Amino acid sequence: METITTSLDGAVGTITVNRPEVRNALSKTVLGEIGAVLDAWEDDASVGAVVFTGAGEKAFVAGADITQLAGYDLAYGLAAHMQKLYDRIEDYPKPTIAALNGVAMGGGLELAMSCDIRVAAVGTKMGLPEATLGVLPGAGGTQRLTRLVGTGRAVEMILTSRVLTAGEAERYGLVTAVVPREDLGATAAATAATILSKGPLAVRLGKLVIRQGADADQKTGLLLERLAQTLLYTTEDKAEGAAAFLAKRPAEFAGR
Ligand SMILES: CCCCCCCCCCCCC[C@H](O)CC(=O)SCCNC(=O)CCNC(=O)[C@H](O)C(C)(C)COP(=O)(O)OP(=O)(O)OC[C@H]1O[C@@H](n2cnc3c(N)ncnc32)[C@H](O)[C@@H]1OP(=O)(O)O
Repeated sequence: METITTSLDGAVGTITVNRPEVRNALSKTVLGEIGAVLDAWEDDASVGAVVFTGAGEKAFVAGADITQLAGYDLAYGLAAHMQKLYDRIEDYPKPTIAALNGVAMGGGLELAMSCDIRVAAVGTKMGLPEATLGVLPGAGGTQRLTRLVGTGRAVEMILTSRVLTAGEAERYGLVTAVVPREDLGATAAATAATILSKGPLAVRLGKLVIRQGADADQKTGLLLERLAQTLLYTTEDKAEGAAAFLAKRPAEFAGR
């Protein structure tokens, strides 16, 4: 694997996004490699749960790789790839836990929200800053954030690109625990082990019933998000948003 590493500790498998030089930004290669591991582990009875985390201490995942925006097709391709992977993680037949070791932004927070449970290290931050780039969260964030924190807080976060501290995220219910960095891995593993000690059928059905029930109208919302994104990814503002980030300057949006 070029961009991720994996490890197994008993029945708990861990996938680590390993591009610390770009704050673990998600390229098509990362998405493909995560999908391949999920394929292998889905039918492996020795793997009972999956933990996602990031390499290094600065970032869990900084979002989609903004440099991979050469053109609409590539960007849209990355979007479709990411959307399919996150929908898959949400419906994965084994418990999934995001261990936020560092900042989780955009598609990185969307990855974490596709997991069943999120735990964060003290000092981590998280948000959906896509509007700063001239676009919207396009990998489920508009729907999953709303279901986790409520419409009012989700609208404020997405329209202002506000970044939450770990404490705020816990108060919002976006993460279930904030622990010292040195305890993060053990906390995620212990949570997974506790779940795996329960009735396997109850766990498998419970995860699906709770999430599908809560998300009954999520499919419509995801369709609306993707329609909006399709529009936004053809705009000059999208190109300006990416160019401004890479040039480390404020974007000058034209509104078209
Ligand atoms: C118009 C843009 C559209 C974006 C992507 C489109 C893809 C197709 C759609 C996919 C589906 C939607 C997915 C999702 O909804 C959309 C996104 O995820 S968009 C990206 C959202 N994320 C961000 O905007 C975060 C950007 N990064 C930061 O704010 C900061 O880097 C940080 C994460 C807060 C960390 O800050 P620092 O620790 O100070 O580190 P630096 O800023 O100095 O960065 C170090 C180094 O890493 C590079 N880098 C960081 N983030 C990204 C990234 N997301 N993509 C590519 N590269 C990234 C940064 O440029 C630095 O590089 P260097 O200057 O050292 O060469």
